[in-house]
Amino acid sequence: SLLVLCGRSPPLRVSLFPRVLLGELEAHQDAWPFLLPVDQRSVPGYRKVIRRPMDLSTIRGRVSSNQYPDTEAFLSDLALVLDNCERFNEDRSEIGRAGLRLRSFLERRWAQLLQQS
Ligand SMILES: CO[C@H](O)CCc1ccc(O)cc1
Repeated sequence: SLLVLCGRSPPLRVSLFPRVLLGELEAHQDAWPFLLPVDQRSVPGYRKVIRRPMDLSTIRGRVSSNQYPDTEAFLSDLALVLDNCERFNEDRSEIGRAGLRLRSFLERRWAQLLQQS
């Protein structure tokens, strides 16, 4: 139908932006607290306080198996990682500061990628 003809999937390079961004986040020096799921048995209170745990390896698995229906769902999981961090950690703690720096990088880098679209 005409609607199908009007529907536009993003150009290939734009659809690769999440993979580009995720790769850079995984390699970032401030990513170390977020690379793997928090071990909830070894962190008192985590399971009770953080209702929706998320981490970069889980996001990588979802990207690799095309589980994100759109870019917004991908960005929402990234935001969840950093929102959980701010909720559980003092801003001035090692992990709290790493989370704030990684969020700053993420926001600046994503804006840069969008300028290339
Ligand atoms: C992304 O890291 C989580 O916020 C857990 C932070 C944490 C883990 C163990 C501790 O002793 C303190 C904080």
